[in-house]
Amino acid sequence: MLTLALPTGRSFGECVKILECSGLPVSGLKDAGRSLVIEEGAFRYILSKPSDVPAMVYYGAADLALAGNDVIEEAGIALAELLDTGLGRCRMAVAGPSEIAEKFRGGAQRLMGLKVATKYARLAERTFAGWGVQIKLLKLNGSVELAPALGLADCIFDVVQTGKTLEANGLSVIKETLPVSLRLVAGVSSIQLRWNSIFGVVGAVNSAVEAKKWKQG
Ligand SMILES: Nc1ncnc2c1ncn2[C@@H]1O[C@H](COP(=O)(O)OP(=O)(O)OP(=O)(O)O)[C@@H](O)[C@H]1O
Ligand SMILES: O=P(O)(O)OC[C@H]1O[C@H](OP(=O)(O)OP(=O)(O)O)[C@H](O)[C@@H]1O
Repeated sequence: MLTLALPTGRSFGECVKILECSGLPVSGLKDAGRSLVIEEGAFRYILSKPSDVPAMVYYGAADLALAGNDVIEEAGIALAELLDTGLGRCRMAVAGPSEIAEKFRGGAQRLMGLKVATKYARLAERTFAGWGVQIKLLKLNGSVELAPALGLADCIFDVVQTGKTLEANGLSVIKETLPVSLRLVAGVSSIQLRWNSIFGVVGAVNSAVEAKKWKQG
């Protein structure tokens, strides 16, 4: 039996779509209720909080997972990325009010000590450090768009898809930093122990990705 970790929340529906289009059994997933472990045919699915999915694979609780590369990078965990599904597309970006956007145009010197609110502490520090900017980090667990309006931060570092949340909160994208999509990943030991089964899943998902099957349904 192969164990796949899947993120709950807004990515879950996309994951079910990917698996269904790849020919994996998903009826139990569609009817999961409050269950967090679902067994169907040759598969066991673990439904995990998105930010915990990389750890499920790294520590061997799951052989494979679907996860956004944002949470994978934030986890700072080495996993084998087998496939980019291209679904769940969004991007990481710095966003803020117009006066902060203006500061960014002035170069790194003017950004020293910038207060940045984010759920992605590791990625934010790494991104700003790459620009030569040391930041003051405010780690939040959601609704980060609140922070500039409340005077808690100068800007945010977060996921943007349609941009509607930013717009509704008087913020706009200042700099896009990382394209994000759902990736199929595996743990190194699972690859060694269960390569044949994993290879079958990768092939099935790859065929679905190439045929863009979810666009037909
Ligand atoms: N607006 C969005 N559009 C597409 N994908 C998104 C969007 N926001 C978040 N995601 C993706 O969803 C995944 C998890 O996001 P997030 O941490 O916000 O969890 P969630 O879906 O809100 O679930 P939970 O409430 O359990 O934390 C990430 O991989 C992220 O890329
Ligand atoms: O560009 P948009 O299409 O508006 O999407 C972006 C929003 O989606 C995510 O939040 P989510 O809904 O996961 O809630 P959260 O703020 O509690 O994480 C993200 O953190 C943004 O707030």
